[in-house]
Amino acid sequence: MLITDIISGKVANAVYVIAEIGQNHQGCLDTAKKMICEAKKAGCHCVKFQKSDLTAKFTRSALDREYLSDHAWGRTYGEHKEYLEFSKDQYRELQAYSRQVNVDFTASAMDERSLDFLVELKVPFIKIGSGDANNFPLLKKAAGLGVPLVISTGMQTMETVERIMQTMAESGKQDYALMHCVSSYPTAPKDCNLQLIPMFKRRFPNVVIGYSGHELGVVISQAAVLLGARIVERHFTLDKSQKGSDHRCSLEPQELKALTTGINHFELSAVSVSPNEILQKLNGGQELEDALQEVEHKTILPCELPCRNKLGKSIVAARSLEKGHILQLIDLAIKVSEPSGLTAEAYLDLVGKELAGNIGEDEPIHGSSIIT
Ligand SMILES: CC(=O)N[C@H](C=O)[C@@H](O)[C@H](O)[C@H](O)COP(=O)(O)O
Ligand SMILES: C=C(OP(=O)(O)O)C(=O)O
Repeated sequence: MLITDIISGKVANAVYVIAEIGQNHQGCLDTAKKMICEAKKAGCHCVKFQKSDLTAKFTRSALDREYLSDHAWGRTYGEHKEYLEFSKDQYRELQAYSRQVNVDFTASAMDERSLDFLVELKVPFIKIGSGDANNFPLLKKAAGLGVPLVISTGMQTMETVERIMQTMAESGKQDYALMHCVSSYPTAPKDCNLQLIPMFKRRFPNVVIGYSGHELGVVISQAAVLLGARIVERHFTLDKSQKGSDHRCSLEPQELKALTTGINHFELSAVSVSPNEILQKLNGGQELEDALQEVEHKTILPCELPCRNKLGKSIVAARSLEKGHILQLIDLAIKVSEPSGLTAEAYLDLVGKELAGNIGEDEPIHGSSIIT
């Protein structure tokens, strides 16, 4: 199945399943290859990684901060991420391996340099993860590259989602999909807010809607399909008990197989199935009922704040700037910053504002950094 057929609506009632290997390969190429093989056997259409250029994604101080976690692979966050990051050559090797296995290969582009690299690799689509859903310069650049996009929406408000749609429209971008996502690991059923899928479908009828889930188990993701998701992404692991932030909310091979087999048995139509029918069809209990509860609007959920604080992007100085300087786009960069600064979506609002004090390269810009 081709992602372009799903995104264009040519194939309307089928589901494209992405195994998000992410960083669950533990920094080991052989493990990554084994995971690619297992994901294919489990019936997935695509294996996905996360590509970062560390100094483009994070500020120096974010990389230098101590990473005190049972899931840390290094003393600092930078060392931890370095350990888990595959090189460009390793990416090429994994791509070639996926081709042999006959499964699509791609990654999320976590910064502009990674975006360029993925274009060079000619991946079938590029994923924009939730951490960049409010990174409008990245979205705008991605929209102009001629590659299909799959854009996640965790840790964002409905206003930001509307702005994503506007950015795509202004770029004349049509070949993209929007993923409902809650960035909490694992996501409790009551926070899954699956009703946002039909809400997205009503609000954005010309765009294919998908689901990137971080809950435990497979039933909630199957319900997402019955509600209208036509792309499903789940983290994948060979063993949930391993060290690493994402293993716990990942699916092991037999669960991934159960997910794809269940989905393949659905008779799908364009109309969302009602919550009662879904509960019956999936033999759902309280957890599924919680995931299907009504949702009034999309907001940033309290359970998403730890992820937003850790991986949400801020506006930082692209170079050293002096007090009195009038900010231009070229002065600004969007990175994960420690401490954080103004959130990424305020980027354009800063242009033309005067700096209240000196600010060093990679330092966050706060409300108090500018004269209003
Ligand atoms: C928002 C986002 O990027 N989330 C990703 C996708 O879901 C995650 O895989 C993170 O990369 C991961 O949880 C980070 O874990 P640590 O901080 O231990 O490397
Ligand atoms: C962060 C990512 O995804 P999501 O926001 O969908 O969990 C990603 O794909 O890198």
